Amino acid sequence: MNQDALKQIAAREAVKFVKDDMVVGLGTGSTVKYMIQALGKRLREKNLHIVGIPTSNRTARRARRAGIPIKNIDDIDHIDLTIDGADQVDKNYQGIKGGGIAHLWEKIVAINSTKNIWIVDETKLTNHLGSFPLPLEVIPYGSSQLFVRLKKMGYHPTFRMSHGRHILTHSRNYIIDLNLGQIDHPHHLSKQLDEMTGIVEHGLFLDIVNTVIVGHPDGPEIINAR
Ligand SMILES: O=C[C@H](O)[C@H](O)[C@H](O)COP(=O)(O)O
Repeated sequence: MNQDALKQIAAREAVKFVKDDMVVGLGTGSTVKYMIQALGKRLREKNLHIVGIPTSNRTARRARRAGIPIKNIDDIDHIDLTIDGADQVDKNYQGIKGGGIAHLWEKIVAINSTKNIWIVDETKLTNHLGSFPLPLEVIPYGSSQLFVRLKKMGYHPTFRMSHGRHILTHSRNYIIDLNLGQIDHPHHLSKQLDEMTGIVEHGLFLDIVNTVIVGHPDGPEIINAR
């Protein structure tokens, strides 16, 4: 079974957690794309009324197309549940996100949500984080100096580029990916990156997810992480 089919298995299971009147954070990415389609269908079939809080312009467009009413995060007073994808999830249910450059908005929505669900295909599960590059959203001003510092620290940084130009995030910042191989101490690294001037947000999502839904060929697995 291909990865897309596994993503759909996880995505379809996740929307069952959405109930009437909820405010629902909508993550970003290819797995979330399937979730949004399934959620639109569920709202129509069950006549549910919810409000979606998108974590990217891409997601906002997809939600509108699927018939999901959306609001801006600053126009609501709480988020009941957020459903998002992840790039890697380790055995302690810590994750890397931001492969699709959305991790800043995603983290803002996640930390303001009562409950967070991640939907992943089984290939995203790993013993240790780090084989997937860790994205940093950085302020353009001084980013080359920051890059040199990260290089000296042995973090093997690369700017995320497209056609010779910096990729810009929703907040018009740059992305630096750290090619770390294996992250032995995610909390230590998270704290270190939090303290570095010029880094707006990194893609380590620690102690955030409550439920991980994994797409396997024989069906979804629901894991209570915390
Ligand atoms: O920036 C993107 C997000 O963090 C995504 O949730 C993550 O990259 C997973 O995306 P996908 O479902 O496309 O693998």
